[in-house]
Amino acid sequence: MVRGRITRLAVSDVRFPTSLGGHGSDAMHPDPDYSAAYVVIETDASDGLKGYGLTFTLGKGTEVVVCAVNALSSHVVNKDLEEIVSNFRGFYRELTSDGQLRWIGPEKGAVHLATAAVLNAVWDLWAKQEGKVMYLELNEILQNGLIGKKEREEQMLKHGYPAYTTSCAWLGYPDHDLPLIANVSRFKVKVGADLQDDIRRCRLIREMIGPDKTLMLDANQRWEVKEAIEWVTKLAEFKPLWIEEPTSPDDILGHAAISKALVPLGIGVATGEQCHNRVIFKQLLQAKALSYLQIDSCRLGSVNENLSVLLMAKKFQIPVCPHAGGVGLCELVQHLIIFDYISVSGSLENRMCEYVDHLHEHFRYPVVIKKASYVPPQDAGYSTEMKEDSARKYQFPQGEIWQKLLSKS
Ligand SMILES: C[C@H](O)[C@@H](O)[C@@H](O)[C@H](O)C(=O)O
Ligand SMILES: [Mg+2]
Repeated sequence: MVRGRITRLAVSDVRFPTSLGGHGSDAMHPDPDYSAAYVVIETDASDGLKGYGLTFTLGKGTEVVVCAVNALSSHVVNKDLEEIVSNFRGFYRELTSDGQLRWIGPEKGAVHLATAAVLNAVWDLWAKQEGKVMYLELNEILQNGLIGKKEREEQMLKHGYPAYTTSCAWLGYPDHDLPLIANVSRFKVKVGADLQDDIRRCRLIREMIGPDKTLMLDANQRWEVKEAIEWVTKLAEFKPLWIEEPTSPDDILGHAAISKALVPLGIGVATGEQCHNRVIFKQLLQAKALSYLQIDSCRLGSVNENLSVLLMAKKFQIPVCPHAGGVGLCELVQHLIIFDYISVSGSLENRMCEYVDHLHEHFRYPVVIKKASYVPPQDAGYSTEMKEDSARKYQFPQGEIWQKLLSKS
């Protein structure tokens, strides 16, 4: 039973100093501090349950998203949860169509990241009140009676959802530090800053993993369209499955041109982590601009908008391979992709979910990876909750970790 009126929405700026270890670095973001605008909502219900939500940021600018969350909070505080979930579509539109706030979006940029953080908290609270794990809650919502659903659910519980890792080759890692994770057979390598360096690193990694394992490349938007085609052609000998974010995430026709040019080389285009809303995804799909679609649990407007993208991907028969990593992205997106398998796509062909081995220790219900697969989560909610101690210590700038770091600089 859904219950309670939302009485409080608190948001904090939590930053982890990952740039100190080069974690998360790529051709365009050499020194990210993985961070989150972290939202906690409370109700007046006697159960004491809270909803936790976040969106992922890279350090500076988290304060902007925090402001945007505060600007949205008047749409949330004092609402009955029942009122929200009984017309979730209306509530989503209320948040994204505020007649003044939409000017600084609409449905993109800081204000949309803020929408994701707020809605992620609402979904977490709702699932907790129902005592359900998010992906099972979603299955129930989409009562479509697909044949084989039960078997797929059992298969997930037994074998998990296949993962790939990016932690093996952040751009800022020295060669001798490239950690290969046992059992993993799919790896992603950052490229795009220097061609000779890319050739050397790709060769090294291909030699380490052997000819049969899957290798993906990620340029984080570094190139122009022509440059992307030329550069990737020179890396084709390493047999990458895809090139991710070859150019600006807004350049739909550019992605289409790159996709077309790379077909003879057997390399697909993947994108989505900075695709700011479902409309761009729709156009990418219509323009045949991508072969792998990468949803992001914290950039799109939470579960609501991700659902529409999963359904579009199904219609266009494009495999969804979510972006994860960052802070909490693995924790959240596992629900969406396991749900996708059980109730939407029904297939694991050409599908895998990114896994990045950082910061899970700060979450109360961290992801569990076994034999290179995501083990379906078991706890009620959306796995969004950070450990209180972590959220406090890493709060920027007053938390003790930042006080220490800032006093040294
Ligand atoms: C700055 C970040 O670490 C990105 O490099 C990262 O999200 C990346 O694009 C990825 O695909 O995991
Ligand atoms: Mg990427």
